[in-house]
Amino acid sequence: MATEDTAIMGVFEFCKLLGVLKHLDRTGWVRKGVDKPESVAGHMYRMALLSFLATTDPSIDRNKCIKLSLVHDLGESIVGDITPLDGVSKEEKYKKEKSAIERISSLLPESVGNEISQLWEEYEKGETPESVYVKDLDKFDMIFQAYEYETSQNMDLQEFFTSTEDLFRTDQVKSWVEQLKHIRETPK
Ligand SMILES: Nc1nc2c(ncn2[C@H]2C[C@H](O)[C@@H](COP(=O)(O)O)O2)c(=O)[nH]1
Ligand SMILES: [Mn+2]
Repeated sequence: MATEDTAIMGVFEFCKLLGVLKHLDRTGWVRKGVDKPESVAGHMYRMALLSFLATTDPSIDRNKCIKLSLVHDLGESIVGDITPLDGVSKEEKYKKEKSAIERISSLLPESVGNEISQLWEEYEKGETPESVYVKDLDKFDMIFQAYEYETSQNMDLQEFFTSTEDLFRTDQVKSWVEQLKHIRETPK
């Protein structure tokens, strides 16, 4: 197969994996019996737009946050959406997802593949202001989605608030969390 055809087939394989994420229900909601649970892609979509349009901290590189949001769960297209309740150690989850990210990176031109791997590692390490912020968005998107399901499907999803209690690190997202909890606890 000509080099150009191989490159195009790599893009097509990448497209297929992105298609998996568009229809991969987030396990946490499936476990709780949520009707029509959001997809992993939908989760990353809201995080990316919050990074782009709702981030007010001038010291945060929004473009980097958009990229981190869109890359952080890419590996789930191959390994699935593993929850903290599935009995998979953090080390094992990291190894599985790292292998998946390496596979995904290999489908695309080297410079792009390297960027995906570097972004994923930056998110996992959580040592840069952008990765700390996007990890906050990861948890905030989840509790906001939990609140949306509680109100639209009359459910109790307290465990998602409990499991993220005190894990938020940025002032901006902490203020969002406090406001969300206030709304949630105010009688309708
Ligand atoms: N049932 C629960 N599921 C949870 C909890 N915390 C996270 N999760 C789920 C949400 C996702 O499906 C998955 C991990 O999401 P990432 O975006 O971190 O890959 O785990 C919980 O407290 N209960
Ligand atoms: Mn996530």
